[in-house]
Amino acid sequence: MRLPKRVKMVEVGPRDGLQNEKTLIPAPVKIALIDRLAEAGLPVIEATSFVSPAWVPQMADNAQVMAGITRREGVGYPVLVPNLKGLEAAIAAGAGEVAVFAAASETFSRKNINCSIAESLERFAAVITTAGARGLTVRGYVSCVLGCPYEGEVDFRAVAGVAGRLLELGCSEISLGDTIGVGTPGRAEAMVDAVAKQVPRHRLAVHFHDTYGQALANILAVLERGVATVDSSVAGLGGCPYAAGASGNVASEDLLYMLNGLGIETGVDLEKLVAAGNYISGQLGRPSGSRVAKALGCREPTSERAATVVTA
Ligand SMILES: CC(C)(COP(=O)([O-])OP(=O)([O-])OC[C@H]1O[C@@H](n2cnc3c(N)ncnc32)[C@H](O)[C@@H]1OP(=O)([O-])[O-])[C@@H](O)C(=O)NCCC(=O)NCCSC(=O)C[C@@](C)(O)CC(=O)[O-]
Repeated sequence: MRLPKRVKMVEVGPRDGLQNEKTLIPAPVKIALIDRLAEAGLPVIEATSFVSPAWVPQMADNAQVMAGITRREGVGYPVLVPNLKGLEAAIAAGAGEVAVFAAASETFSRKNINCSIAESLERFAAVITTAGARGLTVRGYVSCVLGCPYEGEVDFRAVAGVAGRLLELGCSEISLGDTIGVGTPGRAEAMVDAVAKQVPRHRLAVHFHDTYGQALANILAVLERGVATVDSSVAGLGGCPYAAGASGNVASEDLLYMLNGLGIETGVDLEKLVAAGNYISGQLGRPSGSRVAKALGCREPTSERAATVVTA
């Protein structure tokens, strides 16, 4: 098994995780979450999105969130932008990195950003050029890489085509999204191999939702295929407002536990990450979606166990 020595964990909980919450979460809670995630050692935290507030009301406090976070040296705080209007607002709010988001499925593209794939790529060309001229780096997402909620199976050639075009336009990294979490390891490997014909593997990231419980298996499969950047969401938060029934991304705590077990470096502290996940789960009034957080929560601290043994 050939695995990378180090994996870059990209935390998407504050954006991808929270965007789907029906009740508006106060900006100070979002800010406290982001600061805790940075404290845990995550190198990249997708902080918010500058999209239309009519489409995603939960992200309407984007500028307030960007103004409130304590920026740590060495941590990136990218934000999602769908067009030039979003880019200008993101720059005004002090963003240094942005992400554009395309899809490999026509129907999903229309439902999510109200335009065809070709139109979206034209829009993104302008965003990427302007962002580059202003010194920002741009990540490119491709959604529905292993299936679409509206069209079902997606042709990997379509995924590779959109990914290749985003790279050509100037994206520094391409994140491949299994938006509805339907993938299985063999298909995830085949998809990465197809995309790798257009985009070098070291420029690829994966973004796997865990709807069918396959995300960790899929991640392990693609780590063996040369991918070393993985998106995840603390406490398994999330879903997509335009993909009904899709659950959150793989939980960051579960991903980190697996990477630690494989001896792969990340620079992230599991205890602090679990605490960040428990913080936001408490704020949302429900248990963490991370299996690791649940397991650790049930375990007695070692010192208490020892005391029990002594007094028994
Ligand atoms: C792209 C649009 C704006 C098109 O939406 P539209 O309605 O076609 O836009 P428009 O250009 O006709 O403008 C309509 C109104 O929106 C305003 N507007 C226009 N742009 C902005 C902006 N940036 N910020 C704030 N306001 C904006 C604009 O000013 C106007 O305001 P009005 O004149 O009516 O008052 C809309 O469809 C949209 O915002 N979509 C975003 C949806 C979204 O955020 N989805 C979730 C993220 S993607 C995802 O989750 C997948 C991913 C990335 O995680 C990977 C994976 O899992 O696969």
